[in-house]
Amino acid sequence: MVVGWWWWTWRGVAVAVAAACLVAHVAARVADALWWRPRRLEAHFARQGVRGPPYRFLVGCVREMVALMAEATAKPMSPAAAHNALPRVLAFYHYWRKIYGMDLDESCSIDDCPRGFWVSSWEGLMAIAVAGPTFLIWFGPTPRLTVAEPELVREIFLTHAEAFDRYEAHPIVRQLEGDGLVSLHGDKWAHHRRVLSPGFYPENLNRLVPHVGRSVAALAERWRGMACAAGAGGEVEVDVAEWFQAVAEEAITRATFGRSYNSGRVVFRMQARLMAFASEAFRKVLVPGYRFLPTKKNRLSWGLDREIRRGLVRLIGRRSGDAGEEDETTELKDKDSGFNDLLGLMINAGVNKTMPVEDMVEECKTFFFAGKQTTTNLLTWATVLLAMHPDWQDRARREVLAVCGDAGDLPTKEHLPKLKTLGIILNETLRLSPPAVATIRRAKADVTLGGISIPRDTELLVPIMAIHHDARLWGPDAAQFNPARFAGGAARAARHPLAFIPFGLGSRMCIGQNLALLEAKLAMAILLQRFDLALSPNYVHAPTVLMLLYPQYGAPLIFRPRQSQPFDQQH
Ligand code: HEM
Repeated sequence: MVVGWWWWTWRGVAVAVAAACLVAHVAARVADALWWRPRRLEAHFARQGVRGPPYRFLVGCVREMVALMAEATAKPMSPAAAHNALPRVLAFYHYWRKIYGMDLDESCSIDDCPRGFWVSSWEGLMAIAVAGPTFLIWFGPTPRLTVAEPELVREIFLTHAEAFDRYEAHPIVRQLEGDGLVSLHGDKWAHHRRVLSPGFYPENLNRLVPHVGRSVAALAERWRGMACAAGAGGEVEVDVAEWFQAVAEEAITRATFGRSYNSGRVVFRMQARLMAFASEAFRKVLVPGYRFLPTKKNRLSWGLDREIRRGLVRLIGRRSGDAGEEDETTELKDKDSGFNDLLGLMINAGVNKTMPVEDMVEECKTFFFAGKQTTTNLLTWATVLLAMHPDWQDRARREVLAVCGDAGDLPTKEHLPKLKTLGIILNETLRLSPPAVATIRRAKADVTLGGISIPRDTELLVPIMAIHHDARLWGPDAAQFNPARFAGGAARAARHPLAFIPFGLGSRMCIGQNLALLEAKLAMAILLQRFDLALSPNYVHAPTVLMLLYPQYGAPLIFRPRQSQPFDQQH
C-alpha cells in the first residue's frame, strides 16, 4: 500500500504532540518537585507557626548557609579561650534560631506571638509551646526541620523511633563509611548489630587496655625524647590533632582485627589515605558527578578502594578458611585468647551463612570510618581543655597519680573505673565539643511531632551541640567548662536527662562508645602521669565542622615532661 504524504505529516504531528506532552509532563513534575512542593510545604509549616529562611529555587537556603558558615569561620573565637563555639560551628543554626526559633516565653499569648509570627490557630500556638526552638530550613528542595527540644528528641529516638529513618549520607561519605551498621536498615541492621555488640562489651574491650596503653606510652616516650633533645627544662610542641590519630587508629585496628593486627593495619593505612583524599574532595568539589571523572586523584582513590577490598577479602579468607592459619601476630591470641575481635565475630556468623564476605568488608570500613576520627577529636578537645584549665588538669593528675601510680606504671583495666575526675572531664568535653555536632533523621511517613504535623520525607536536624550549649537546659554557666556538673551522673547534669547525647540515643546509639571512652581515659591518664600540658602560643582557638568538630588551625600544645626516666627503662 502506498502511504500518502498526509499520513507522514499526521504521524509527525502526533509524535511531536506526544513528545511535547512528555516534555510538559516532565517539566511539570520537575517544577513541582523544585518549586511548588517546597512552597506548599512552606505554607503547611507556616500555618502551624513553623517558619524559616525562604526557599529558593533548587538551592533552598544552602547558599545562605554556606555564606554564614564562611563568615563565622573567617575569624577565630573571641575572647580567645571562650567555649561558646556554637555561633562559629553551627553558624546558620545559631543565626536563624534567633530569627525564626519558636521559643515561647510563659507570658506570651496569641496576640503577642514571638517576633511577630503569624499563627493561624490555638493548635499552632500550642505546637510552639511544645516544640521550642524549631524552625524550617531547606537543603536544596528537601525540607529540614530543626529539633532541639529534649522531649521531641525523645520522641524521635525512643518513643516513636519506628517513624524515623537514618539519613542517607553524601555519596562521597557513603563510599568511605561503607555499607555497614551506620547506613544499614531493618532486619539486616538488627542482625549485624546483634553479631557485633559482644565485641564492644566492657569485659571484652578491657583486654585491649595493655595494647592501647603501650601504644600511648610509646608516643609519650617519643615526645619526651623530643623535649629532652631541646635541652634543659625542655619541652615539645605537638599538634595533638595529628598525633592522636595514631592512638585511635591503633585501638580500632586492634578491636577490629585482633590477632590479625598486622594485616589489618596495612588495610587500614590504605583506608586512612582514602579518607584523606575524600576529605579533600569534600572540601573542594561540589560539582555533581565529579567523583566519577577519571582525574588523577579519583583514579588513585578507586585503586585504593580496590586494594582495600582485596586486602580484606584475603584476610577474611585466611581467617575463615582453615583454623591452621593464625596470621602473623600471636600477641592477642596468646595472652588474651578470650578476646572477641569484630572480624572474628563476623566470621563466626558467616560460618552459619548469616554474613557474607562482602558484608564483612563493608563493616570493617565502617568501623574505621566511624571509630577513628571521632575518638581522635575527643582526645584532642579533652587535651586542649585541660591545657586551658590548669586547675582541672592538676585535679585530674592528682587522681591519676593516686590511683595508677606514676609514669613507671601503665594504668590497668582495674584503675580506669576509679578515675572519676577524668570521667567527668571527658563528659564535659563531649558536652562542649561533641565530635558529632548534629544528626539527621527522615520521616518515613506523615507523623505528628510535638503537635506539629510533619509530612513524609521531611528531614529532622537534631543539633546535638546546640542542645549541649542551651542555657535553658544547662543553666547560666552553659558556656563555661565546669566538669563538676557531671558529678551526680550524666542523666542529672542538666535540667533534662536527655540534654546530653554525644553518642546519640536509642537503638541506633553509638556502638563504639565504650571503646572511645576507654581509649580516651587511658590515653589521658598516661599523658597526665608524664607531662604538664599548656597551650602553645601558636594555638588559635577555632572549633569548626567538616563532618566532625575539629580545630580549624590544628591543636599545637606544649608538653613538659614530669619524669626524667624514659619509658623503655622502666620495663
Ligand atoms: C568520641 C567518639 C565517638 C562519638 C562522639 C560517636 C558518636 C556517634 C553518634 C552520635 C552516633 C549516632 C548517630 C545517629 O544516631 O545518627 C554514632 C553511631 C555509631 N558509631 Fe560512634 N561515636 C564515637 C566513637 C565510635 C567508635 C570508636 C566506633 C567504633 C567502631 C563507633 C562506631 C559507630 C557505629 C558503627 C555507629 C552506628 C550504630 C548503628 O547505627 O547501629 N563510634 N556514633
